[in-house]
Amino acid sequence: MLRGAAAPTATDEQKKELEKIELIKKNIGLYPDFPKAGVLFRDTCTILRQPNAFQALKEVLVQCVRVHFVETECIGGLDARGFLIGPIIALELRIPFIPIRKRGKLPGKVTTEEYTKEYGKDAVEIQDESVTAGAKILLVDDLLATGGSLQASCNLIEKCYGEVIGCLVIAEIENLHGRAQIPVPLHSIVKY
Ligand SMILES: O=P(O)(O)OC[C@H]1O[C@H](OP(=O)(O)OP(=O)(O)O)[C@H](O)[C@@H]1O
Ligand SMILES: Nc1ncnc2[nH]cnc12
Ligand SMILES: [Mg+2]
Repeated sequence: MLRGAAAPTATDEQKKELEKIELIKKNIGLYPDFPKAGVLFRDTCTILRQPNAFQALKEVLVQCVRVHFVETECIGGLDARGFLIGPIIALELRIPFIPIRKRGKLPGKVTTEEYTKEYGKDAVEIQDESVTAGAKILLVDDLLATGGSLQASCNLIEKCYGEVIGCLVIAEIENLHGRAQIPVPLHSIVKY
């Protein structure tokens, strides 16, 4: 440290974190009535157009895992938008990434779980061989709305004898109460 330079305080760190979160929030696109009337679509993909915002997102997510989910052994990510963040977190932490895909996309022996989300029905699948029994898995996705997608993914991991230790999302739509469906601690970066 340079003579005379003040040591960074916790407040400096917190300020930086808040600035990053503001930058992330500013870069989430809002599209009314998509994909159907009455839904305000929060487009997290728009963050990827701005490298500074994407960098901030990566740093905030990785820090969140290091602070709140220290025991994480692998990252499970949801098709499709969870794939944008899961692998970069996993790579930074040098741990495996496991894809949870929409029905019919994964080869080999798979386990399936059906669910309902904010604007329709769907099903997710996981390759059985990708989950080691007892593995401590953190699930990541871009957004929590009704919680159907993440809840189904928690069930999938359980069916394959993995242990979901938590869920991490970029954004949470609080008035849809998705958090109540999730049986593990959930952390969101931006709240609406
Ligand atoms: O909390 P929920 O009500 O389940 O909704 C949240 C999910 O909905 C969106 O995915 P979607 O399956 O629509 O599309 P994607 O393939 O673009 O990720 C979003 O990316 C979350 O995965
Ligand atoms: N309002 C919303 N915006 C973006 N993705 C979603 N997935 C479910 N609801 C959504
Ligand atoms: Mg999705």
